[in-house]
Amino acid sequence: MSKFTITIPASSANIGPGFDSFGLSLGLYLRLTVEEQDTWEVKQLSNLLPAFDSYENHFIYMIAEETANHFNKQLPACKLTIESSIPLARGLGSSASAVIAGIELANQLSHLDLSISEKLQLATAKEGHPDNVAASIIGGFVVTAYTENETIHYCKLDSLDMDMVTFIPNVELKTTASRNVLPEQYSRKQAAIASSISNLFIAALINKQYDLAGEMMEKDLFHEPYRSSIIPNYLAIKQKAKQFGAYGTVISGAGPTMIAFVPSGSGEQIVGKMQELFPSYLIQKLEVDNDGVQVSTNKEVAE
Ligand SMILES: Nc1ncnc2c1ncn2[C@@H]1O[C@H](COP(=O)(O)OP(=O)(O)O)[C@@H](O)[C@H]1O
Ligand SMILES: N[C@@H](CCOP(=O)(O)O)C(=O)O
Repeated sequence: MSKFTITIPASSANIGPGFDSFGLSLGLYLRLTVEEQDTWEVKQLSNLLPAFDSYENHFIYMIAEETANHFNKQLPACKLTIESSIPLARGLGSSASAVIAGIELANQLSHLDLSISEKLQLATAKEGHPDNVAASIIGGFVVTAYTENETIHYCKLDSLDMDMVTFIPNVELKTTASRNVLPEQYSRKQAAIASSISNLFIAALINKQYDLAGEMMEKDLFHEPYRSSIIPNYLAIKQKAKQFGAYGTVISGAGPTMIAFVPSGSGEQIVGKMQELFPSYLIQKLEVDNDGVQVSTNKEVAE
């Protein structure tokens, strides 16, 4: 009977103008230790994980079972020990990480031999948008293009020479609720302007013109204008972070967390100053995870 570990990073989606398209993988992790045995058993070691009554109703088990069935395979029983440092419903991709956990669990236990593209396709179908799942599967900053019923195209950017600071409030905001405030349609003029902002943001990032990237990051027209009123301290966090040197600060995913891109080496200092102003927040400099989902049979896994 084998024993292995699946580690999935958190993610921050949208990054301003890349609604449902940009994702950044961050160094908070959901980790499953899997031991094959004759019966199912699920043990959760972290208080950040949602309660469950039986293994059959556990979200990760359900995704794994569904994935194995999709390929007409049985899912062998195992003991799952689950730990997580990803807060729930904060805009850091906890649901995407759980979806990937289920898919990777089926991939390993039922020997599905899934490619990155297949995992991305399956995970997007579950999550409804590819941005978080792409970042958590692939790692780094990932740009996706998704047209329903078509293959998802993606591109991973080279490493960003910046620090990332997250501002996590002590309140939840479900992604579905935060998507409900968005308009169904945009005019051609709105779409053209919003796309041009997004295009220039990516071009500036690739050119390492981080001041320009920060400016464009904060000019999103696809989702931030509609969500700003449901995100606590939206303007205050943006303004203060800018004052302390951030390139740009945006809503992380659907919120309520916000994320700032700041000059390399200044992350800790900005955390200190912002924490004084927003004492109820968990403010952290987070590493970018460049590896995405990892399966390991030894003890060398990310902290
Ligand atoms: N590790 C997990 N195990 C089971 N369910 C999870 C896990 N992580 C997230 N979820 C489910 O996803 C929900 C949060 O998803 P969502 O509202 O999309 O927020 P986000 O993905 O931004 O954290 C949780 O309330 C829970 O139902
Ligand atoms: N593009 C999605 C991203 C949701 O991310 P999450 O981390 O809040 O689940 C959106 O903006 O709704």
